[in-house]
Amino acid sequence: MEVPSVTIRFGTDGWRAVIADQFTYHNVRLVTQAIANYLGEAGLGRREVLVGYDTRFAAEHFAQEVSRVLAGNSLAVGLTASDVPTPVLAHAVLHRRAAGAIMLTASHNPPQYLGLKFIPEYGGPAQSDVTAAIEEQIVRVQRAEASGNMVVRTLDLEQGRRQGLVDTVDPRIDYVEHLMSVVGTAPLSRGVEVVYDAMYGTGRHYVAEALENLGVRVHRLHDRRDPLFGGGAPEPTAQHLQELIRAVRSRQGALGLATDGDADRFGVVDEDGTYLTPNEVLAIVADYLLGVRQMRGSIVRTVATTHVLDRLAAQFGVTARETPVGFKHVGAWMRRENVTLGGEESGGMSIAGHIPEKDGILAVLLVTRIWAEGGISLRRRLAAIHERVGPATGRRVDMPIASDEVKRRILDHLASQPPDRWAGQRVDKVVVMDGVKVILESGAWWLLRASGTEPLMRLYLEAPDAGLVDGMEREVRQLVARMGA
Ligand SMILES: O=P(O)(O)OC[C@H]1O[C@H](O)[C@H](O)[C@@H](O)[C@@H]1O
Repeated sequence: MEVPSVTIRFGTDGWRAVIADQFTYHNVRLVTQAIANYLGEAGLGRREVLVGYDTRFAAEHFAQEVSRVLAGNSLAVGLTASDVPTPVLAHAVLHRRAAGAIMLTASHNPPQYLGLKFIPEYGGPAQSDVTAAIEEQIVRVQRAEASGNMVVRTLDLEQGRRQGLVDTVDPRIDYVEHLMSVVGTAPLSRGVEVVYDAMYGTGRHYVAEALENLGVRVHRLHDRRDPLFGGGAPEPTAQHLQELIRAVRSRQGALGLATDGDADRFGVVDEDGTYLTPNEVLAIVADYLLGVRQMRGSIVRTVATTHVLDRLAAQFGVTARETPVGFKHVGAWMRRENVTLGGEESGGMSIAGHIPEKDGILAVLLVTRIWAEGGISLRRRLAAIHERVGPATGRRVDMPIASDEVKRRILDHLASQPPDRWAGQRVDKVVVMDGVKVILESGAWWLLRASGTEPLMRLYLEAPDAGLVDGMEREVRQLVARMGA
């Protein structure tokens, strides 16, 4: 039997590939057939399956193709009326008690990419057991196809509609109603202004209108569909938000907000034009939820995320938890217990009462409320937090290392011979959860891990002062160079 020539991995956050290379109609049909088989075997074949898509090139056509295959397998399909953020589709899965959803998105990747992810019935990122089962089905479908069997069943969309199998759904109203109940519906004081950068993505139908309903004056940037994302990538990092930063500086007194291509990540620029890292934003939101709203659920963060969250948790007497990188691990805790805030360094956040999936729309609305009600800049808020729980300066360095062998060698070395001292300090603890994390006696730490989405190793560092961050980074770079990278 022939071995499938294309490896389709559902690993970190769905399957992502370059359009017309591996992301083809053919492969999307195969993957959808595999998901239909999975749903059948999981006993979920009688419930509706939702299909949504972001603003990427041809995403709506791929979504139609997905719908044709689902209908061909006699599954009831709810195809969204227009492009939709990932968190909105995740909410719709819960709200409509669907069997799950298929989302066509490559999130913040460059324009040549598209992707497909499956959102299970619990309305959050698929856990490894689900993605493993789908990957197994993909291999089966590929093998059957290689042996000449017709494995993919499709139905014409119009025929599907006539048969009542395919419906158009608009999840917007239910989501917005729910979102406002979490963020708070009380109008903000007059004169609050923000600049919102939709990054040509799906957030453009949601954020500005929700803010306007709270009485905020919104200046919009890039709020139309552009599958080329203006020549960049829809990733809300400082590098990609330069126009937003300039717009905030020129306006004096407005806050800058952004969401990524499928609006599950956030970006925030303070009123003076300073970009705040997601770690800083998470600290501000955690402090507000614990301090002002007096929420008492745990704080969950990934191993790469700021420890300021742990210190805030300790101050307010709630549990802090650490997970591997990936919001699926945070989401798993949100389904298990009352979590005040779940967050990750790459720009993911959700809170108690909301979906177990990261939501950039929620994040930027909450930050606007915190900023407007507090009446001080976000940086001053952060400085006050640091005064209470101790200062922290963080940095992430992406090191292009393609070879899996080299990555493994470096991490194996660190795990098997952990250092006793680093940057002149005693090593207090080594955590081997996702990569290797070294925590020093002062509480400063660094983590080196292999990215699950790019051919990189990521180094994350945090210390009370920038000098120590520099010192730790220098020694890690020396080690990496010694290990042949
Ligand atoms: O493994 P990395 O490349 O660091 O990527 C990690 C990120 O991947 C995806 O975007 C997931 O949705 C995030 O939850 C995760 O933080």
